[in-house]
Amino acid sequence: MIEISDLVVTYGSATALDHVRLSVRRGEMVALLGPNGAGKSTLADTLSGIVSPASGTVEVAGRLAHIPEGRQLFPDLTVEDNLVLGGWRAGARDPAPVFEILPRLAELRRRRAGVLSGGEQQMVAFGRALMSRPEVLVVDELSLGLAPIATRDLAAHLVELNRDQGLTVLLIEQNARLAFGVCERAYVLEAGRIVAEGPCAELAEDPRVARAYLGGSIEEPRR
Ligand SMILES: Nc1ncnc2c1ncn2[C@@H]1O[C@H](COP(=O)(O)OP(=O)(O)OP(=O)(O)O)[C@@H](O)[C@H]1O
Repeated sequence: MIEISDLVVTYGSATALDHVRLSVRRGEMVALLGPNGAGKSTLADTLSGIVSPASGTVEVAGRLAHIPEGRQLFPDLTVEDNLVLGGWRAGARDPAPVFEILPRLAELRRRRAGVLSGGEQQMVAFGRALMSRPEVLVVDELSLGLAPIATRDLAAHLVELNRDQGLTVLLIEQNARLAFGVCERAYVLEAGRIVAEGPCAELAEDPRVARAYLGGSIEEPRR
């Protein structure tokens, strides 16, 4: 569904992605982990065509939707109008199917997106992405700024869509526990390069991955 080969992306003289190779098969849920500045959002932006590669290839086999980092809603528009805009390119105007999946959005439909809580805004961003009836969904930091319960709730919706509708998912996360809990495979991106990849169960056992992303033996700061 996603096939990235030898991808190089630069911003001026800085290399954000350095010969990255990543693939996601139809129906898979795959995680992309990495620290701040690793290039994760750049990879998501390249998949959705916002950023152009300097070299390499990016192939997406079906309709792709992208939940961008920080949601990027239209704060002065209602929830419903944000959703309708999400369906615009696909010619989908009726948010009813999205309300069926995310009933809370029906209750919030008349509210301005800008006044919602972080969790509610992330749900709107999720619903807006679903409006385009995607076959593959790229989620950039589902858990960003959300309480654990809101994160779990949205992750459960993702799992359900994957299981019941075969939605292919690339989940970009800092929260490795969440990512490993819901994905089968993961890639680890550091400083623009893939430094580890494999089944989540195996990666979780890798001492370096555990230390960096699961809080393994990292020393807690003391006061
Ligand atoms: N538009 C831009 N112009 C210049 N440099 C950029 C631009 N966007 C990103 N970068 C740089 O590219 C590198 C990768 O950034 P990116 O946002 O892709 O990382 P990330 O892994 O998503 O980080 P985070 O987890 O902090 O969001 C960083 O060094 C960043 O400063």
